[in-house]
Amino acid sequence: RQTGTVETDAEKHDVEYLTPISIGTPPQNLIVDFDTGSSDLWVFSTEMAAKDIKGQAVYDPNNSSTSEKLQGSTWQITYGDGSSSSGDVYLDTVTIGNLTVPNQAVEAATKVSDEFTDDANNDGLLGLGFSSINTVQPTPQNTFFDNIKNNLDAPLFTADLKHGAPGSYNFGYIDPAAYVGNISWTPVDSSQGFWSFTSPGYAVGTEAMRNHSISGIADTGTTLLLLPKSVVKAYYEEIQGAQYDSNQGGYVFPCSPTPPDFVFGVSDGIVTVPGDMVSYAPVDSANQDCFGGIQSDTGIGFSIFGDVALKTSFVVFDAGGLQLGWGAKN
Ligand SMILES: CSC[C@H](NC(=O)[C@H](Cc1ccccc1)NC(=O)N1CCOCC1)C(=O)N[C@@H](CC1CCCCC1)[C@@H](O)C(=O)OC(C)C
Repeated sequence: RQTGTVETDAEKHDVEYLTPISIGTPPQNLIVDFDTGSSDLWVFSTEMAAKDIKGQAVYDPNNSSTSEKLQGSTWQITYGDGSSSSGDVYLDTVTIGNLTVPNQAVEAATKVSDEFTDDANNDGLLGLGFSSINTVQPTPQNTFFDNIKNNLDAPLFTADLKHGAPGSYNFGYIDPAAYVGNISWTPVDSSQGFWSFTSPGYAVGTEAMRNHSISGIADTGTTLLLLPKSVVKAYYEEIQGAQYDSNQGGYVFPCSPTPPDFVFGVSDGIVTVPGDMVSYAPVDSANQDCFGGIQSDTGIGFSIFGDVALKTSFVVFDAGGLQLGWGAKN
């Protein structure tokens, strides 16, 4: 049995968190976005048109003595923000930290949408959702975590994302030094392939908790905290000058004073998103108005507890117990 850990770095404004992995023999080093909201491991590759690659590192299966083409297999994925990619599939050795899966399905991109081409620092995605939503056809493939979880001390991984600082993903163990107090556990419904749970209620600032349950997913690949329209409206009503700005595509408010905290329940516990985390980023160089880290989940079908929520906590993704654990950071 084994455990592993790898550092993840916050990009500007914590817009995404990028983590190094290596693929093939000899190892090819790429930096990818670990995404609990999807279940494909795909990377920029030498099979792409040169015009679609702008600074990213690429996987070259022909340069790996351990790559083996999964004949006839293809993949195609479209994400919540409309970005997309597609390609073919190889089996190859993938290493994260000190953990290695010898025959991991590595989805080599042949095409990516402009959003990926324009994100120079991101070489691909490593899905940490449930393998039931892997897009490989004709036979869906397992995620890295699914392939290794039975060799881990415990079938779980943890996300310790930070604000503007390196954090870590751990595999197979819960680091007692990473949190204080007790972890609040809540059951996961994996039927849609996501780490989905229901929060029993929320509060704005210091007011009393409202019994308004919120069902959503813990998604490391989504930047913001996307909640029901009614909750978002109740929150921004408490901020002088807050308004929905159609140009920015969301709620915008004066960067100071610091807005109220947003608190949501997790079974018997609570998670507090500090007001200064809700001021996601200035909308202009004048730094007067800030784009909100809390926005509406309209059109998605469920709420998304993205990085704005996750980086407040030490979060345990427990596939053994099918539960999520939220701990207060140390
Ligand atoms: C409504 S869900 C939107 C979500 N995307 C996001 O949250 C993107 C992530 C990103 C970061 C940097 C550069 C490019 C994109 N950020 C975003 O839309 N932002 C606009 C608002 O300001 C903050 C940044 C999303 O599509 N998440 C994907 C993973 C994501 C990773 C980065 C590349 C693009 C794909 C995934 O988690 C997903 O689709 O989840 C489903 C279940 C909604």
